[in-house]
Amino acid sequence: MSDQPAFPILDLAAFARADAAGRAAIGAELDRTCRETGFLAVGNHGVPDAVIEGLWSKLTDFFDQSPEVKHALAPAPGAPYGYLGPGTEALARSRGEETPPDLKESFNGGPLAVPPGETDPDALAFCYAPTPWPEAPQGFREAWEAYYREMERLAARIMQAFAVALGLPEDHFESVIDQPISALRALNYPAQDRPPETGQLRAGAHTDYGSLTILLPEPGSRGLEILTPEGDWRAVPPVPGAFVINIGDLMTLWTGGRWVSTLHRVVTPPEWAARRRMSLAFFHQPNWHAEVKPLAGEGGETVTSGPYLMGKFAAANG
Ligand SMILES: O=C(O)CCC(=O)C(=O)O
Ligand SMILES: [Fe+2]
Repeated sequence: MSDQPAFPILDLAAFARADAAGRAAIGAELDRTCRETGFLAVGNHGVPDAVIEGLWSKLTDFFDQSPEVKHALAPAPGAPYGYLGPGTEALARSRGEETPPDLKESFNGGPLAVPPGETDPDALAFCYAPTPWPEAPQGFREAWEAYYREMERLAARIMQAFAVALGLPEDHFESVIDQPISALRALNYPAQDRPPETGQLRAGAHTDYGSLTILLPEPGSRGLEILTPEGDWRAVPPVPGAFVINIGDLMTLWTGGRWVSTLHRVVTPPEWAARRRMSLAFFHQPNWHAEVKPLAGEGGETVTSGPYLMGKFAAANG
């Protein structure tokens, strides 16, 4: 396990101002990264600092509340949004691995609006279930929604770069990501006051489920690791001013296996055991009804975005 300095960075501003040849060159680089690890940083992303800071400041106050206050925001049965306390989720279980629960708590929220005319009962009960908003801290919902909106915009821009990286027209994915069912998750890994159980991590080894994840680890924090193609766990320290992006399982399916959805986990380096760590993870997911078929010429199964996500969630949280 080593800290590797050369973490690939996608400069979104450079991509936006490049001509066709420049975009193709950036795309080729992106394609290489997505075939190797599917993990990269995105810089010059245009998300205002004030929006990011605005949410961080609310999260500390949110997680500092009493367990009773937070547990009152537990999801309705089968619904994914709200507060999930310590002991509720083991990400490694999504891969059939029996482990103790992850050492974390989270608050989760879904799309900001239900598309007009949506009647699918599973869609309404699962990804369009209402988010139980906390009463405190004041301004939590506004800060959350502002960040969520920025993530939706950023994900759409990254999907354009992904299309170019795959040799497709920039707007290739547009019609299946115009009503995305993405979820935002704020994570708090509390300070650990006793040794973990055998096999218990802050987040067990897992792959993400969707098209792409936009992760923002708390600045300066440590613990995220990815499994390299060589089979070693490699630390991925946050890149100042950038988001960490990774491909999910659905993107692997979509690209017929060309791009990899890499296993990752959150460990507790010794100097972090006494310290909390927070992160923000935005899981981008195509429209509920989107049929995700492997791109032309590639083999593999076809899935429908919403039911696929619901199945993955049930495996980790059941
Ligand atoms: O907290 C982190 O840095 C990563 C969390 C993660 O991988 C996840 O929740 O899917
Ligand atoms: Fe993850």
